[in-house]
Amino acid sequence: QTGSAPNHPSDSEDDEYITNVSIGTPAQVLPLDFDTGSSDLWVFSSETPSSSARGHTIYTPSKSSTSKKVSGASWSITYGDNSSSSGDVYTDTVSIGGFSVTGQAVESATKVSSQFVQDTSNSGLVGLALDSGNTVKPTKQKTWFSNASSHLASPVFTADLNHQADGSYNFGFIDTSLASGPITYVPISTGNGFWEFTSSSYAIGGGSSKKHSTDGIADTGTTLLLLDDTIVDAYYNQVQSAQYDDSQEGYTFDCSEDLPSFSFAVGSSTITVPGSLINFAPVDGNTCFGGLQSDDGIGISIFGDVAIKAALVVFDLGNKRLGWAQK
Ligand SMILES: CSC[C@H](NC(=O)[C@H](Cc1ccccc1)NC(=O)N1CCOCC1)C(=O)N[C@@H](CC1CCCCC1)[C@@H](O)C(=O)OC(C)C
Repeated sequence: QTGSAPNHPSDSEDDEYITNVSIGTPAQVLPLDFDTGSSDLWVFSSETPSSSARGHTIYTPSKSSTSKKVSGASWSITYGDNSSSSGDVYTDTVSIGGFSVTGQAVESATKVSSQFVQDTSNSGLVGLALDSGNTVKPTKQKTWFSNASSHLASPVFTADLNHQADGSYNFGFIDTSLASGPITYVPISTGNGFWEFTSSSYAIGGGSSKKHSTDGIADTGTTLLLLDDTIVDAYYNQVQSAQYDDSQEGYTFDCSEDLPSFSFAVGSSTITVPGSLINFAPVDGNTCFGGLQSDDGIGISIFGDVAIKAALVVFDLGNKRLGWAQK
C-alpha cells in the first residue's frame, strides 16, 4: 500500500507548506503543516478557545464515531521559533493521501500561542520526525508515518516542495521521476530524534568546494536554510549589496542583484540550491531577505524548505537514512 498527498505553499513567500488531512468518521478535513522537525500530530479543535480558533478549521472529536479519548494523557510542545501549544489526546482514524491509519494519536489543542492563532494557514501540524521526540505523557505516542510504515509497501516517505507551486508527500514509494539526478543516501544519527545527517563541504556559485562539517537536520517545518555563520558570511561576501540587517535579524540585499547558487555535499554528491531560491522575499522597497541565514543559537544546522525545494528528499526509516536527489 502507498499514499500520495499534494502540498502547496501557504503564501507568496513559501513560508510553510500545507497538506489536507482527513481525521475521523465521517472525515473532517484539516489543512496541516507536515513537520519533519517534530513528532506530534496536533490540531486546533472544539477544545481550543474559540477566540484562538477563529479562522482555523477545527477537529471535533465528539462528531467522530471512531474517536476515543486517551484518558489521563496530555501534551505540550515548544518549537524552535518559540511558538507553543498543548492539550489532551484522542485516537482516531487519520488518512493522508488515501492511506488510513486507525488508532492514530490526535493531539487536541486546549492552548495555542499567538503565532499559531495568527497563522490561519494551518490548523495544526503532522510531526514526521522520530517517535522519540513525541511529547505525550505519561505514554509517548507514535507518529502517523511510524504507525503507517509497517503497512506501507516500503517504510519510506518523500518530500517534494516547490517554489510557488504544488508538490507532494508520497508514502511507501519513491517517484524518481520527480528528480533530475540520482538519489544519494547518507546515514542519519537518531540520538536527537531528528532526520539528522552530516554534510562534509559546501560551495558558493561556481567556486571551489570548501571542507566544513555541518551537522544538520532535514526539516520541512523550517522555512529557511540555517547554517553556521562562517558559511553564511562567506556566501553574502559574494553578494555585493548584502548587509546584515539587525532589525530583520538577517542578511538583506538589493532585490535586483543576481545571487550565486549554494551547494552542499550529500555523501559523495552535492545538492545545488539556485540563487533564485535564496532570494527569499522582499522586506521593503527594493530590499530582499535571504533564504540562507545563520543557525546561531539553535545548536544545530537546519536544511529547511529553501534547501528541500531544490531536491527530492527521501526519509527512509527502514534503513535509517536520508536520500537527496537534485530536482
Ligand atoms: C529555528 S527553527 C524555526 C522554525 N520556524 C520557522 O521556520 C517559521 C515557520 C513558520 C512559517 C509561517 C508561519 C509561522 C511559522 N518561519 C520563520 O521563522 N520565518 C522567519 C524568517 O522568514 C521566514 C519565515 C520552527 O520552529 N520550526 C518548527 C515547525 C514550525 C511549523 C510552523 C509553526 C511553528 C513551528 C519545527 O520544525 C522545529 O521546531 O524544528 C526545530 C528542530 C528547530
